[in-house]
Amino acid sequence: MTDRAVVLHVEGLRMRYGTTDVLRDVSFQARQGEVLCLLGPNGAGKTTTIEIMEGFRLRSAGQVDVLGTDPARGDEHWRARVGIVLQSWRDHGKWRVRELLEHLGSYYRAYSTEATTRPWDAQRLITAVGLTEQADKKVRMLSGGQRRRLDVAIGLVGRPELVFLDEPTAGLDPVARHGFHELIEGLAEEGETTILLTTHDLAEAEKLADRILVLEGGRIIADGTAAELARQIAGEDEVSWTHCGRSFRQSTTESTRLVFELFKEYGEAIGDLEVRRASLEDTYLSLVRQAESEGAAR
Ligand SMILES: Nc1ncnc2c1ncn2[C@@H]1O[C@H](COP(=O)(O)OP(=O)(O)OP(=O)(O)O)[C@@H](O)[C@H]1O
Repeated sequence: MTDRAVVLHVEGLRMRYGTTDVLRDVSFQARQGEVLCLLGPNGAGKTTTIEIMEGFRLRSAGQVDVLGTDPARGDEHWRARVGIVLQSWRDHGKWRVRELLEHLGSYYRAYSTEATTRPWDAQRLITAVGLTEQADKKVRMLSGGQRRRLDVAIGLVGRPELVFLDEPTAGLDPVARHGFHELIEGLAEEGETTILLTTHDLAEAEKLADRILVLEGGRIIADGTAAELARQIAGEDEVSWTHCGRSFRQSTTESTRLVFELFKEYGEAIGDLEVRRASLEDTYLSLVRQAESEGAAR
């Protein structure tokens, strides 16, 4: 992944509303094809960060580069390469699902390139987001979760190189959530689309993200894979196994090596092997609490 182009570069980003600093010093990068999850408590500044990258809000200071362009100066060609799924629903109640996607998609035709034919085929997208049965229904007849699926389809219809999704699965039932995860995993597998999403669902972040960013107190307090974050906090994994009817348990920072050594020495005589890492929830709670107590002490 490190040989891929950097498509998102944020350095020293600051945002002040009136006299309140919401983002104090936010810096991170994303490479082409990466799935990044932005986590953080309510009010941490996730939506603000995303909206600045989308070009919807003007930052107070710092450097932001999205697909080689400063979003504050992004033109229509740049916008056609960026997909956006907002938190709030913009109403198109009288339109039918397929009609709306075809209509919105038609705007992107002019932005096709040799490498990328735009837009996505509306039917393919409808199937991918699981709205086949609702394709000819008016948008106002959809349930909240079905509208959310439509939001996602609208964000993807222009076949963007980079997609921003703000809490895409909020309000989705488990089946729809699973469908959305499959959609994101499918896009990620193709390796062309970079995805940045915010969520409060830690299991979702763990499942989807190549990298997790945690925002707290206006700063990125953690940046890495779920396993890297867990090591940063917990340090050690717990490995347990049985051998000759006896149970063993050992804490280690090198669980892969320990398991390898066990099998080398005892082979198939090892049973009930389990490696337990700190869950992302354990890690997240410790990171946020630690940052909050440091913030209170400043
Ligand atoms: N237009 C605005 N004017 C003043 N303050 C604002 C404005 N928009 C957001 N804020 C404040 O900025 C802070 C960050 O808000 P933001 O919506 O970015 O947080 P968030 O991390 O997305 O939160 P949530 O998880 O609740 O969606 C909050 O304290 C919010 O009240």
